[in-house]
Amino acid sequence: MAVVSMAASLPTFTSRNLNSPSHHRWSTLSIRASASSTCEGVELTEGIGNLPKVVLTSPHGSEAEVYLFGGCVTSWKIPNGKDILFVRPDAVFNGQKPISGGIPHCFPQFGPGKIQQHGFARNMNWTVVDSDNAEGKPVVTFELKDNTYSRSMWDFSFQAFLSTELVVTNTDKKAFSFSTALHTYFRASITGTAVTGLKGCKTLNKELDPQNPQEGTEDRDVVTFPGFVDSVYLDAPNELLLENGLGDKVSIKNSNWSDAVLWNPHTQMEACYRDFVCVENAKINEVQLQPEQSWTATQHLSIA
Ligand SMILES: O=P(O)(O)OC[C@H]1O[C@@H](O)[C@H](O)[C@@H](O)[C@@H]1O
Repeated sequence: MAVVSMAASLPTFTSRNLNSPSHHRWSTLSIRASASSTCEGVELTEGIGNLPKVVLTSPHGSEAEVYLFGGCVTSWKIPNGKDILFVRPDAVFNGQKPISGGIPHCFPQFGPGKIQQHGFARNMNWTVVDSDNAEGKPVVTFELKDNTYSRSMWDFSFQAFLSTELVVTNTDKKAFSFSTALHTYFRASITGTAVTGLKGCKTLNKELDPQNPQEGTEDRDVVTFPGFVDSVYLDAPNELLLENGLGDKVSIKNSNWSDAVLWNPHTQMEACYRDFVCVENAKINEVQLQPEQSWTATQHLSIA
């Protein structure tokens, strides 16, 4: 049996730093017979395309929503009502194709690679298995179990949790390896968008040939997006700063997401490229897990 699970917590998205998380309460709402009971501030409801989603609200005015399909965080509204995340206008909510936007979970492969680009966790239904409100800090946990679909591509048993903390556990009897990413889409005005913190990183530039990226080194203090950008940054620092061109500075902190990816498709997506940027936390070089071993990585977004 394979299990992927994740825990999403609104304080993770709103805390100013890791040591002083905002405290939020969840509102209880039991929705469907199949749903686990949830805490105050956690509402399981129907989203676009009748797909189930969890809405997290805090008394301080922030709100996040997570679709069970793909465990995709599609919205994070800060108290002034601005949504910091972006969902592409061509995103489909039909339970067939991955949702293009928000924070999708790429697992067990970031890609390109042997199986479908970005793995299968983006296009499977996750389940709400738990919610908690310890000391005012609400957490909701989602789980994904293997089925014949995942087994047909990747014949392993595993477990993962997201908070946005992703915990992958090998529950199989044989070792496996994987790569993974949080393929986060941020709302942006691309001409004013800048990412700081990547100077000195080794880069794998996928612009010319995604299958054979060009190796290089980032020499800029501030990366901007005047054209097509698709690059992996190896051994990235545990904090990046995104200025989204809309007046917001987003701090992207992480632990154990060793790498980063910047992507903007430029005119390949004429309809929307001006409105978003992907700044992704990634683990590009494969992690190997022996049976019963786990791997954990966390992402903390806050307005700087
Ligand atoms: O799968 P999506 O959401 O359409 O995103 C595709 C893009 O995802 C990025 O993470 C990759 O670096 C790009 O190479 C790729 O084109």
